[in-house]
Amino acid sequence: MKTNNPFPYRLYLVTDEKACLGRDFFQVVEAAVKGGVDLVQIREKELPEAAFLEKTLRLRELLDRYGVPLIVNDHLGVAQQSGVAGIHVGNSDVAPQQIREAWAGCGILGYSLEDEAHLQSPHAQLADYVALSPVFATPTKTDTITEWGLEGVRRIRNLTTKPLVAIGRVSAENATDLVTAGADCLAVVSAILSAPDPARVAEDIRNQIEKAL
Ligand SMILES: Cc1ncc(COP(=O)(O)OP(=O)(O)O)c(N)n1
Ligand SMILES: Cc1nc(C(=O)O)sc1CCOP(=O)(O)O
Ligand SMILES: [Mg+2]
Repeated sequence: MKTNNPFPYRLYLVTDEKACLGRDFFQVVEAAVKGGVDLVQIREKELPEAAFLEKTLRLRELLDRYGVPLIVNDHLGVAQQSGVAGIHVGNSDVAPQQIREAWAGCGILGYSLEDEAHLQSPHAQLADYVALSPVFATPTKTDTITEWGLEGVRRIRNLTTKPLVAIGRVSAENATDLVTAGADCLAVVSAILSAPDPARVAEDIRNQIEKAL
């Protein structure tokens, strides 16, 4: 994609093989991309590092065919070894400052914003996008603090021009409201990966995003 916008992505798929409900992981992700996902994060919390690296390399190869960038969750070493586009970290992970020092090739650095006060922190300032974590509480990730809600999205939108990613129970039911509130990009796990037709749901959410912008 040729654009001057450093973060032009709108629909961000975050993986969790469990959420594919026994279907082939790569086929489900590919269907989602065909439906309109334009950024993918590999997040497989239970995989040991070697298996995570292997899966990352295979997924990158698939996504390269579609020109869709891949982001690695947490693992800086895997990100560096696999030639992916970037990394997403939260407050318990390698700090953004350390990532910038260690990995000159990091194209996209994402950071989870759990508290409004952190918006002015070096962590958030060094990030290419901040994720509102979580926008709505979700059973997919329960070790979260408070939910931002639509009001939180509006508040943070008024405080920063940084790209805002909404994550946590994002679905076709709330996509329009989230974008109208100020989210630039919606990150989704289960609404797409667990859908009977992942391509159709991705397309539906993507269409809503484009209409609401
Ligand atoms: C896009 C996006 N937003 C938030 C998160 C959560 O990251 P983190 O807080 O580090 O938690 P884990 O994903 O590591 O459990 C994310 N991964 N992606
Ligand atoms: C990976 C992740 N991070 C979150 C955060 O709040 O930081 S919520 C989440 C999982 C989102 O899954 P679903 O789309 O199934 O609700
Ligand atoms: Mg993390």
